[in-house]
Amino acid sequence: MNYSSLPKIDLHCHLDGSVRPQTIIDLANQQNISIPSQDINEIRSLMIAPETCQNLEEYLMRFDLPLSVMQTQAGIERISFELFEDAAKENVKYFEVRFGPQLHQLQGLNFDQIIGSVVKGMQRAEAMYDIKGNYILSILRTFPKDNIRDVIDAGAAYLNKGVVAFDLAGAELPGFCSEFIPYVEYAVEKGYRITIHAGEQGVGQNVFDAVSMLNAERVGHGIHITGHQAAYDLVKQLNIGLETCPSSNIQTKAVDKLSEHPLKAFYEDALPITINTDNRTVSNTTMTDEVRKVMEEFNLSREDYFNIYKISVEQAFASDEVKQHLMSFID
Ligand SMILES: O=c1[nH]cnc2c1ncn2[C@H]1C[C@H](O)[C@@H](CO)O1
Ligand SMILES: [Zn+2]
Repeated sequence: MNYSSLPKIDLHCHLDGSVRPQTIIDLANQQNISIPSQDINEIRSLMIAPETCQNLEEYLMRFDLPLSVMQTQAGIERISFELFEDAAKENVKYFEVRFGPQLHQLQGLNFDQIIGSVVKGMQRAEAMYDIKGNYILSILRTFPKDNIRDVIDAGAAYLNKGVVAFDLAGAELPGFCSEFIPYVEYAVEKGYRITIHAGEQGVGQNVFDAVSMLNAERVGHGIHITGHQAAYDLVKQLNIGLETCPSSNIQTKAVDKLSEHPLKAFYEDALPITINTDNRTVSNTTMTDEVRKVMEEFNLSREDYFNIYKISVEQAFASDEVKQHLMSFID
């Protein structure tokens, strides 16, 4: 099977976890930011989360270096363009990228400048390559909540012009959802679609809460519904998209090894699973790698692959026109 030439859809990828190592070096030099090395291999190895990571918190420490060079409009725009370019070159036809606007304010950028820059980079790539995309705004669960509405307001100007959805990311504590109900309601009022990281590190109850309290249409990871029947049943009944990210789940110890990932069992039970990268640099992966690993580990056929591709089309926060375009790639 030629995995590289398969048409692909990635619905769960973080911008700051997917920066080219060379770009970190270039931007650091341009911006006079001191970095631990000028050697691309050293920078790459500092960015990749090791297999020995103990948990999600340790994984999340890998984001400090890329974020240090993502504080200017030009830097953010370049990184957004390059990520869409990298994805287009491996036949990703539709790409939803997420990022946390709150993480890009260290040099005084406002949310409009930050969100405008990622959208501009994406649109530049869309004009050059056969790829369509949208951005998801991620709020960090561990951050102060006083500027969440400002992020939502700034992003609202870009809704359906490059921004489509709202997400909660970062460390996952049991019971986090209830604190975010008013913010998610505000985002929904403005017209955002909702996806929530849940059931990655945390308990299955978080998935139940994300769907029942926050009206999540999709969940990031969601793997811990395996131990929680009510969450499992709710996901199945409401056809909640499960954004699985296999390599990331192994690094964060959400699963011990790929063969223990529940995605195949979910697929066989007709749960709407999608396959995604999470963080291309931090997880040292691509969509081609994720698809290859999953298909080989679980003996999936080409027909299975296109079934999952179709689920991704259904679950995408894309316009009907883009969805029709994506369906044309199925052979
Ligand atoms: O897999 C993840 N789970 C929870 N949070 C994550 C994951 N990958 C990245 N993040 C966080 C760290 C980033 O700085 C932030 C915004 O992209 O989202
Ligand atoms: Zn994620």
